Amino acid sequence: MNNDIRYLAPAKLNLFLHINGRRDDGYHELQTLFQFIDLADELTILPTKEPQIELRAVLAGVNSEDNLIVRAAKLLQAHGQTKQGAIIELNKRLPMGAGIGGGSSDAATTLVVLNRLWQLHLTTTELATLGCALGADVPIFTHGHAAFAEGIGEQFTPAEPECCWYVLLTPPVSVSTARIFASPDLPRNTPKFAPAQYNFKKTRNDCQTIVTQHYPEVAQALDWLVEYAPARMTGTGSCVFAPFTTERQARTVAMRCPPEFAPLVCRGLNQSPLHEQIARLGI
Ligand SMILES: C[C@@](CO)(OP(=O)(O)O)[C@H](O)COP(=O)(O)OP(=O)(O)OC[C@H]1O[C@@H](n2ccc(N)nc2=O)[C@H](O)[C@@H]1O
Ligand SMILES: Nc1ncnc2c1ncn2[C@@H]1O[C@H](COP(=O)(O)OP(=O)(O)O)[C@@H](O)[C@H]1O
Repeated sequence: MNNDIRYLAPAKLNLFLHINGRRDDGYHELQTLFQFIDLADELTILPTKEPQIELRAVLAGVNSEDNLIVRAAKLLQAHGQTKQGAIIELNKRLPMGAGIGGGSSDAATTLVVLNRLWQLHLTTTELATLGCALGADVPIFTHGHAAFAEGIGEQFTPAEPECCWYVLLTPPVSVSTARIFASPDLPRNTPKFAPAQYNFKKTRNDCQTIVTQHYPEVAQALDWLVEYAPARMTGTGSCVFAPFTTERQARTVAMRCPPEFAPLVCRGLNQSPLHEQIARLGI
């Protein structure tokens, strides 16, 4: 499959994350601002006439059947009532359990691309509904535009946050989203505000205190980065980020960073590179 198209599965940042309450099913009501960044996994997807879904990738601790790519493909296959299958190769570049949504984005790319290659003609809304059954983070990636999100993260208001440069630190720990949301000490009553009143400095990440208590590596990364710019965690961690106006400023800070925080420099994107790629390819 060497010459085939490499479909992008971009990462996201939660520019802030407030928890407003808890639903009866245990899921949390939240407000967040999603922006994509120019770091991505790559998927090669070959449609087949046979119904098997074959994933060529080995992820530590994840069985093929549990991989969100396979789960997404099978869900779409059932929903679209197709007997077509696929051979999918994954080039995993995004750290896992890092709060940048790599697994969710892999699932969304699978849904968006196979919907086209299998010619199922599901709408974006239908894809988002299927995606939400796989994970609360999947709909933003099928949606494809930066957005202010509410509900469990699937109700969107369009947003155009500044496309800053970011220094992203990737501490060597994987954080379980379920574990953080299960914590009795998680703040769950932040008042809601209107999207138009968003201001980075007046918001925060409500998961940050709990995560830094359990994962000293995340606390250390934040302590280092906050000396240079307002820094915070994305999602339930482990990654932390800080915005900069220019690439040069971001690279200067990243160059000073201790290697254990594995710094990356990336750009905020308000349009998903997957959706740009699909428009360019005309598939
Ligand atoms: C926190 C966020 C913010 O963008 O991102 P990550 O840090 O995971 O990237 C997301 O809401 C995560 O989305 P995702 O990673 O898809 O989570 P899911 O698989 O749906 O849920 C994992 C577990 O987290 C809890 N959960 C998740 C979302 C939510 N709004 N309330 C919850 O209580 C539930 O216990 C659920 O079983
Ligand atoms: N394709 C995939 N890529 C990454 N993780 C996956 C994938 N499929 C299933 N998972 C599981 O989902 C978990 C969360 O993955 P990920 O999306 O990378 O983190 P986060 O939710 O913190 O952004 C992983 O630890 C792994 O167990």
